[in-house]
Amino acid sequence: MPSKTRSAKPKQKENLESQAKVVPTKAVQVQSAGKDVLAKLEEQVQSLTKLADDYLDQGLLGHHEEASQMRDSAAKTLKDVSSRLGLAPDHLAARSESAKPPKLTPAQGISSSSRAAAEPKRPSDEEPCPAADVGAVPVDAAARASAEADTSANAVPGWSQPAGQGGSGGSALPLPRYRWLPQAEGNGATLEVLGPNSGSAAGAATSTSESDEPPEIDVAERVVRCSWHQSKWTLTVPLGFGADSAQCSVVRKRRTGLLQLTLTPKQASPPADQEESRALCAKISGPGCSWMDGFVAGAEADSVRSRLLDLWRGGKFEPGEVEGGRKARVGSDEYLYLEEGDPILSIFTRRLDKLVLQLTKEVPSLRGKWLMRGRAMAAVYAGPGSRYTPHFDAVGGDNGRMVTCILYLNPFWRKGDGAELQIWPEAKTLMPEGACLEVEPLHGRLAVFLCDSQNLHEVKPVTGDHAEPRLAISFWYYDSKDGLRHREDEADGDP
Ligand SMILES: O=C(O)CCC(=O)C(=O)O
Ligand SMILES: [Fe+2]
Repeated sequence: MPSKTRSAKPKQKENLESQAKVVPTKAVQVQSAGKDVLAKLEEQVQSLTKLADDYLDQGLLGHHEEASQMRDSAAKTLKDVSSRLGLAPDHLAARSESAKPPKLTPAQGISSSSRAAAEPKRPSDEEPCPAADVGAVPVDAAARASAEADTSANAVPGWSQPAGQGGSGGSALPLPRYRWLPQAEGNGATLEVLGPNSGSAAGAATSTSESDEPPEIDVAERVVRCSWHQSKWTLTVPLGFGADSAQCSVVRKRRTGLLQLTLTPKQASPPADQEESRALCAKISGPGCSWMDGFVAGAEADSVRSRLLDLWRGGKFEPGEVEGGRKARVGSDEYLYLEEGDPILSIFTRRLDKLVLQLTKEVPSLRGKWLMRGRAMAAVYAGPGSRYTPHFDAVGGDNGRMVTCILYLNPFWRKGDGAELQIWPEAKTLMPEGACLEVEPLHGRLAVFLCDSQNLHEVKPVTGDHAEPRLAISFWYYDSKDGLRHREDEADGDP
């Protein structure tokens, strides 16, 4: 069987050759073990990233911070090991960053479906606002040309609604109305405004009445204000960017009295958020309060406001305790603790958590504290006399509250309506003393102050007969370690 012998030899050789191919060298073995280690580290980074995000979603800032630090250290080890093994973890680095908060477009909350049907241009219907009418805002030809869009106010839903028809109080008089037009992100904003006496949003064909009065328009850093002096209305709406007033423009439709404001961001705006939150940290480090305008801006602020109004009109709010009542609340507002998962809150709670996280790094008395966001409380002050008398939000750590953040949602608030937040930073008891600060409850404004046995404050009585109900959402950040200890004490029957 020579042929058999002959054929066996080459086969053996072939086996040996193929074995030689699969036997790994020492270097290959090390590399493969290294890859396993890297995969495990990568997994760790990913799960710590998720954990940190989950904590942030729940407003557990201290826990978030700890998980983030562990994530960062795992990511560093991953980087070190991979560079020692000569494997670049390009794809890993990107994953170690926290997921970004959900971003809503400026158009969110308003339907843009029917805006596509643009009206033919009617130049005679447009007129630049006389300089006296528009304050510092010049009329810009380019903006005029772009004002060809359908301006019939009933064509697109999303016009602001008066709040007054809900519970008690509120205005029976016609209010100005406004809406934000959809805009590409970073491109500024376009606001349409109808004065209190101009063609109604429900019947846009109505021509402007004699009494239609163009407002004075004032573009400040993060706020646009329209004031109708005769009818005494003011509309103040927040912008999510620093506007360049020299670049902003206004076009007025003569037929309906509709104003179209084109609001342009400042060129090379610095990362305002960071700068502003640093300034806020510095301000609240001592006694007192600070605030940020446009914390929630544009159509987002309106969506939050609409949601509160719906809940309020739906009778979901509870009356606040009257003065002398047994419970801690001594106010004549109506309030509602919002559901943790209410999607309307996710528009801005992450932004808020990040701001408060920064406070725990920069405000000396909060440094190293593990803070935790409590449930959001919406409050409505409606009708003359509605108020909340001077109080502290916490006394001697009794309820764990450390920081108060209040978001105001009142586009039609006017000086004279009352309901300002008033703070006495030097007061040590419930008796107001020393200098006092006043915060106007303007739409999109966020007020922040330290609240444990400091910053005595009140909501001044609503004074305007025709004031719109005053809306706000309060958030308290608790010391989570204290919170946990209280919980354990309660479990032991020792509250
Ligand atoms: O809404 C405000 O300005 C303050 C409300 C307040 O002090 C509270 O609810 O404890
Ligand atoms: Fe308070």
